[in-house]
Amino acid sequence: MPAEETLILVKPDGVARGLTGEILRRIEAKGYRVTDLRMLSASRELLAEHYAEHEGKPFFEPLLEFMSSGPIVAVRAEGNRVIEGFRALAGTTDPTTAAPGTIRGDLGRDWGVAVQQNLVHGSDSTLSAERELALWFA
Ligand SMILES: Nc1ncnc2c1ncn2[C@@H]1O[C@H](COP(=O)(O)OP(=O)(O)OP(=O)(O)O)[C@@H](O)[C@H]1O
Repeated sequence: MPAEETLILVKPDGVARGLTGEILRRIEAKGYRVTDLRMLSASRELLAEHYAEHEGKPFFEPLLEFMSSGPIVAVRAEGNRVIEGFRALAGTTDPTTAAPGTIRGDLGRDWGVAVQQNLVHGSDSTLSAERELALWFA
């Protein structure tokens, strides 16, 4: 059976704070394989498509603005149950309450801004992973 794949993003706050290496280290230390990697400034079109499920929510525009505020590192990673495994490594959405030991719990916090700047994104299902990998590694 081919290994499962996921899309991981180091969001602009993670890149700006110089945490890309630490985040990649945690992914690799867990035993997942990084099979592709790119740094890019995402277009509004790409971000709107990526976050289509949030369109209409109050944080949608601030989210797009935040995700456009600097470069993003997109990572293709593989391994058994990597989708679930990376989301466990990332921790819950709100970095203030994310468990210590997770990326968001150890490295993130609330900066008092409109969008939760929580360092990383990870696909949440095999369908999302397929859709998102096609978007970011077109
Ligand atoms: N209530 C909110 N207020 C502010 N920002 C939010 C809120 N909910 C979500 N966000 C932002 O939108 C992103 C996408 O929300 P989602 O609910 O998909 O969270 P997630 O699955 O934990 O994160 P991601 O999809 O980035 O891995 C969050 O990571 C966060 O940056």
